[in-house]
Amino acid sequence: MSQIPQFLVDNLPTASATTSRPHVTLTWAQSLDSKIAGPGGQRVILSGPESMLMTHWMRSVHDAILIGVNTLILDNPRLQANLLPSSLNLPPPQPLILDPKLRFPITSRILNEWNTKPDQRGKTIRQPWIICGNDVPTERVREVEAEGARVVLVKLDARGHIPPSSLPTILESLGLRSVMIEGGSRVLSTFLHSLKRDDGSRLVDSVVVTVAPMFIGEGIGGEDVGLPALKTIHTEKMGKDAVMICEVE
Ligand SMILES: NC(=O)c1ccc[n+]([C@@H]2O[C@H](COP(=O)([O-])OP(=O)(O)OC[C@H]3O[C@@H](n4cnc5c(N)ncnc54)[C@H](O)[C@@H]3O)[C@@H](O)[C@H]2O)c1
Ligand SMILES: Nc1nc(=O)c(N)c(NC[C@H](O)[C@H](O)[C@H](O)COP(=O)(O)O)[nH]1
Repeated sequence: MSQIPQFLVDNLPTASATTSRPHVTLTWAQSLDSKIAGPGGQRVILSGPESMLMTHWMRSVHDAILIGVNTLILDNPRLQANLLPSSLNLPPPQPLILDPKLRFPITSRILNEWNTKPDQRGKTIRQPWIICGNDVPTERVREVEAEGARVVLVKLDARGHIPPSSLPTILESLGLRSVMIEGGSRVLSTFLHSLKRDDGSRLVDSVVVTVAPMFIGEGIGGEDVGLPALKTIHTEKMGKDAVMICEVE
């Protein structure tokens, strides 16, 4: 797959997004028993090679890729698009971490690679940007910034979360036109339960789910209630997996 899969171009309208109206995509990979990770949050490889490559194409068409701090701690991901042909010189997405209390581990791979591979900056690595509560002590903010990350302070909601409804405004202030929210379970859940942006318009534009033909059993996911109805826009078979693109109704 040396080109972006056509079904993404046709059904994921990120190219027309603007900073004043950023496109929000929620995406995850799940098992047939609706799990996204194993016991204790252990990472499970659900996607086959074809759908994993598709995920990296999706990363490349969004300005930013966002995860919750637990996923950062548990998976220590790279959040790059390094499965794509390097000859295409596609810019990597901007990593954003939702981290209300600024627990960000300074040993994390995204920061370590930013600090140790300056020749890769702008080609495959971007500075990690951490979105945290405006009540985090200044010393802690300075400590994390001194290690090389950018810290963005925002007002938290009553649950101590970054309010999902305010994410588009945060993206606009950062000059980002689109975001791919890749998990984990709690972040996906709060975004699916929050239907509107602060301006009253729809919050989530696209939901892209990879369904892998396997069972995880004990694990993370599959217990949420009160989720909104989805409308299927497109389903694509990718290797062993099915990839569904939906809209929130
Ligand atoms: N299969 C997949 O596609 C996939 C993708 C990503 C993560 N995962 C898995 O998900 C698991 C982690 O999920 P999780 O639920 O423990 O953590 P998470 O990654 O969803 O992070 C949750 C934390 O984010 C913070 N947060 C800030 N704003 C928030 C908001 N609006 N809503 C919710 N949380 C907010 C809170 O501090 C919260 O504790 C890991 O096991 C990881 O492997 C799977
Ligand atoms: N599409 C997808 N298929 C999977 O089978 C799986 N386990 C994830 N999980 C997503 C989660 O965000 C991981 O943390 C990153 O996928 C880590 O991968 P990278 O180091 O960034 O390539 N995502």
